[in-house]
Amino acid sequence: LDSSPWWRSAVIYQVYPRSFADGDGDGIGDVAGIRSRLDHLAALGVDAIWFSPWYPSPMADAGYDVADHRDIDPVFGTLAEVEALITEAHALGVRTIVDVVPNHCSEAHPWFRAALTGGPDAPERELFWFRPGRGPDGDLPPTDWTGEFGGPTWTRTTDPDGTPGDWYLHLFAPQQPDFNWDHPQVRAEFEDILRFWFDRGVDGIRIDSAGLLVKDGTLPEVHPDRPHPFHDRDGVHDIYRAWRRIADSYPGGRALVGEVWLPDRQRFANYLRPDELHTAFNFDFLGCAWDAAALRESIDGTLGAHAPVDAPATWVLSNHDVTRHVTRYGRADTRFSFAAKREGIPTDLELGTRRARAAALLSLALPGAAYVYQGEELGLWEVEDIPHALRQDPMWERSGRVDPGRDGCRVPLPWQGDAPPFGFSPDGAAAVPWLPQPTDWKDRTVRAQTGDPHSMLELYRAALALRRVESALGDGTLTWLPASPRVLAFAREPGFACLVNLGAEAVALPAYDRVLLASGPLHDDRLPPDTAVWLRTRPT
Ligand SMILES: O=C(CO[C@H]1O[C@H](CO)[C@@H](O)[C@H](O)[C@H]1O)[C@@H](O)[C@H](O)[C@H](O)CO
Repeated sequence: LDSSPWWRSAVIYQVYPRSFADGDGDGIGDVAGIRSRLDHLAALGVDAIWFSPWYPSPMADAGYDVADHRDIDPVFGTLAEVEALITEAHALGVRTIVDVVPNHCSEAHPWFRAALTGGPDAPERELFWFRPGRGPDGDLPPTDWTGEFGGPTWTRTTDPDGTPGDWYLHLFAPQQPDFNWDHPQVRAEFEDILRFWFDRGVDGIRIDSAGLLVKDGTLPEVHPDRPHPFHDRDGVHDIYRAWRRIADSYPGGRALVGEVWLPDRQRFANYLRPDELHTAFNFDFLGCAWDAAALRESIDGTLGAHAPVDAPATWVLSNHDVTRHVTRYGRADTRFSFAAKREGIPTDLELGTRRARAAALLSLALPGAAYVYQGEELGLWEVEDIPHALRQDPMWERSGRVDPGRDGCRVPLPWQGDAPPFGFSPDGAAAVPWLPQPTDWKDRTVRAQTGDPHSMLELYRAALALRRVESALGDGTLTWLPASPRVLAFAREPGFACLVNLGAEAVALPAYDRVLLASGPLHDDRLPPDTAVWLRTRPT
């Protein structure tokens, strides 16, 4: 593998602690569970693990409502356990990335508690966005902004004397008040949080909702012809330049990974300038249809925007916020957007699985780093029949029960056995998994797939093993090869080519030395529909 920094070529596995593995038998995943299953990640061949939040939290948004960034919620374990996990991962040659949530905190955060209980003059209110309402009695919110989960972005408080008070801002749920990033204490606090985790040896920080931190303090309404009052404001870049200096002050180069939902590729690339973030999730590719022309445009657009800032692209197919791609790719409309999420959209899981296998080889052959969301390596599909009573994601209620929420991609993993809890919890554990696992996941368990040459798991293992020895893979450039319009064909030097047939007819393979890996059976040197292949094009 080339000598460039790890984060330019890494395959990063996302662990969603609540749903990875349950060590203490309470039906909820935890750090002990993760430690007990590190061998799975080492055998898979990942280079790093990103851990979604595990901090003390009332879990109004599954932990993305953080009350304390310097500790671990007891439901997940202890700080000492996390430090041991970091050491154990490093011993396996696997780096670690923790999630930091700077845009907002939990309503249980001590600063916010003080701001609420301290009344209108509480100094802590400067650390948030408290504002009087509009209208004669102030009973209209300060703005008519719509939140990221839908719904209004302001909630009115009640003053200690019981009278209606000011409103506070929350771009997500009311339990997630937004910090005021114009305040130096907020900036100092998060710079110290970065040092807290870098001092404990983590190799990277994933930055939640990275484009939302800075607001237009004049609180204008959203207007198409004016800069957005809280999306992608220029002021965020000062913050990330300061964070980059901190990251670069640590030996071995620690990486900053941005979660930036921003369709404008040029403005997206601003976050990746050499003195800012190292990488950012490529949601352009994630949301793209399973269509050769659309994917080609997305890939070219992404690489084109990243080159001027010399940042590696990242390739993401799924995460804990989006419908699993096995399900998306089996639908008539294979694109992903939050706005289009609905209950009961039909999907062909066999087709979705075949395409997901091909997408795995595509994303792992493209130049840059790649992400694997837990369960993706098992070919898990979205669980779309979770009983309403069990749903926990705030997006379900805040969307007026239109958006089914994100619980469906967060169902606890199936490790072994023929029935739930499929080894997610220790044998004999009293509690059931916090979300119901489909019984027909019995063929998708880690154990059922291990050693099966046709399984998704063995496909990922083979692809990641090849990626480790193939100098052509990882960071670098690609060259498109001539191919029919519904085929993606590109070369990565030296002597490597990847072809993906997104058409309905089998296509002939170009001249090649040998097949390195294919996502499905090849017929007489023809690549069937929805199948990908990695070729050695000339002897090395
Ligand atoms: O940008 C985020 C933030 O997601 C992050 O932030 C959210 C709040 O912390 C949290 O719920 C998510 O799990 C975390 O990944 C999307 O969920 C966004 O709201 C969506 O694009 C709707 O437009």
